[in-house]
Amino acid sequence: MHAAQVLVVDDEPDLRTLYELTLLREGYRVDAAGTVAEAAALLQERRFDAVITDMRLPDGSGLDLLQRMASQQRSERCIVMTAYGSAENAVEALKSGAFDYLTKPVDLKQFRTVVASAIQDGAPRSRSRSAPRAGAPQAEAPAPGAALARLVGESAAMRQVKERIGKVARSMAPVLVRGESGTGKELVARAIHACSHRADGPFVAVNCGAIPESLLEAEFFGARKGSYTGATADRQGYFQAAQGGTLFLDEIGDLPLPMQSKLLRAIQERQVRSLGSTQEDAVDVRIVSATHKDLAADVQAGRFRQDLFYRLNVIEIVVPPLRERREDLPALCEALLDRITQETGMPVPDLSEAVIGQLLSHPLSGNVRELENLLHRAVALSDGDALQVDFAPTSALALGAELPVVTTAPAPLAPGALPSDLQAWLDQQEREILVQALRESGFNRTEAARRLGLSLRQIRYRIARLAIAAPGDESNDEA
Ligand SMILES: Nc1ncnc2c1ncn2[C@@H]1O[C@H](COP(=O)(O)OP(=O)(O)OP(=O)(O)O)[C@@H](O)[C@H]1O
Repeated sequence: MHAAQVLVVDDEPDLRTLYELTLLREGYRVDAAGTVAEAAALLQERRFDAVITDMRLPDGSGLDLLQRMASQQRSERCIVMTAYGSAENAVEALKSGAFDYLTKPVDLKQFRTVVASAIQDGAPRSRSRSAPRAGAPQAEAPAPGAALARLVGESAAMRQVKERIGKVARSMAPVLVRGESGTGKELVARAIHACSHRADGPFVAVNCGAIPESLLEAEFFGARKGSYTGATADRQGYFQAAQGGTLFLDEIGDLPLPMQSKLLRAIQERQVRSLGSTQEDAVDVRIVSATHKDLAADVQAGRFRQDLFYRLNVIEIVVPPLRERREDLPALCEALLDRITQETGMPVPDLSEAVIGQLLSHPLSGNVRELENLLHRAVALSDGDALQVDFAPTSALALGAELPVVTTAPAPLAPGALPSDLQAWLDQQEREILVQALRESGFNRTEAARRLGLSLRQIRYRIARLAIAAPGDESNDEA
C-alpha cells in the first residue's frame, strides 16, 4: 500500500528528529525542512499528504506557509504547532485554513492522532459506531448533498449559509452557529458534520440548557461506577460518545461558569477524565456549538468565559431569521408539509396562495419552528383538502392543547386504584401541572418555574424530558 508522505517544518533540529522518528514509526514517509523557504521548495517538487509546521520559523511563520499553500490551492492538510497558551495563533491558523493545530510541548500521542486524522481524509473511515445514548446521537450519516438539501431555502442568505457550511466542514476548526430560536441551527450543525470527513462518525447533540447542573460533568465526561450516588455502572460521557465525530453543544450560552472552565480544558488538552477515574482519555472530537444569545455581550457581562468564547467561535455561521428571508417561505411550507404528512400518515393538503399570503404577513418570530408548529396544527385540524391556518392562539398552540400529544396519556384512576404504569402516570401528572403553570404565567418559563419552586434550569429539563413543545418565541422568558 502507498505510504502517506508527510512534510515536517521546524527549525529546531532535535524536535524535527523527534517528529520524524515518530512519523517513520507510524509507517509514513517523511521529509523535513527548517525554514519556510525550504518547505516551499519541497512543496514545489512534490505533493504531500500532510504538512506539519511550527508557527515560528527563522524566515517567516507557519501562517505564511499556510497562506502560500492556500493561494496555490494545494490539497495538503496542514497542522500548525503553536506555543502553549497562544490561543490567538491557533485560532488564526484555523481561520487561515489549517486542518488542525497542536500545542507545544507536543504530546506525541496526540500528535499521532491528529496526523492520522489529517491523512485519513479522502479515504472514508471504516469505523462503525453504535448509538451511545437515546436521544443524543444519530446513527444515520446522510450524504453531504442530502444534508444540505434538508436545509430548505434558496434565498441569498440561505445560499450563503450553505456555501459557508461547505467551506468550513473540511477542517477541525470549531464552529459557532448563531441565530434566533427555531432558525435551523441544529440542521446547520448536522450539515457541517455530514459534509465533513467525520460523516461516518457519530453526531452527538447536547442541549446544554436542559441538563441539571449537578449532572453536567458526568454527562459531558462520563462517570465510573460508584463515583456518585446513583452511578450504578460505568457510563460514557458525550465526549467519549462523539469520538471520531462531531459534538454539537446547543445553547452553549446556558453552560454555568464552572462547567465552562472544564469544557475549555477538555478542548485545549483534548483529553477528558471521567468522574471517579484517575485516567485521562484522549478524545478526537470536533466541536460545533450554537446559541441564540449574544455571547459577546455575555462575555462583557462576565457570564461567559472569554477564552472559551474565543475557542468556540473560530468560525461563525449566522443563520438569519425567517423575516429576513421571506422568499424561502413557500418552499419551506412545502417541505414541512411533506414531512408532517409523512410522519402522521395524513394526506398532503393543498396549500393555497391565500394561505401563503397569510403566512407571509404573520410575524413568525419563532421562525421555522413556529411555522412548523402552525402547519402541524393546521394539518391536525384540517377536515378537507385545503389547508386552513389558525393563527389565533399562536403563543398557546404548542403547549399540549389540541396538538397530538407525544406520549399516550393514561386514563384517570378510579379512587383507591393503583396505576398499572407508575412512571407513565407520574409523567402525565407532571405534564399537566407544567402545562397549567406555563399557561397561567403567559408561557414565561422563568415565572412558571418560580411558581413551582423550580429553577429555570430544572423546568427546562422537565419540559424537555416530557417533550412539551414550547412556543416558538422564547426571548421573553430568559432570566
Ligand atoms: N431551512 C430549513 N429547512 C427545513 N427545515 C428547517 C429549516 N430550518 C429549520 N427547520 C426545522 O425547524 C425546526 C427547528 O430547527 P432547529 O431545531 O434546527 O432550530 P434551532 O435554531 O436549533 O432552534 P433552537 O435555538 O430553539 O434550538 C426543526 O424541525 C427543523 O427541522
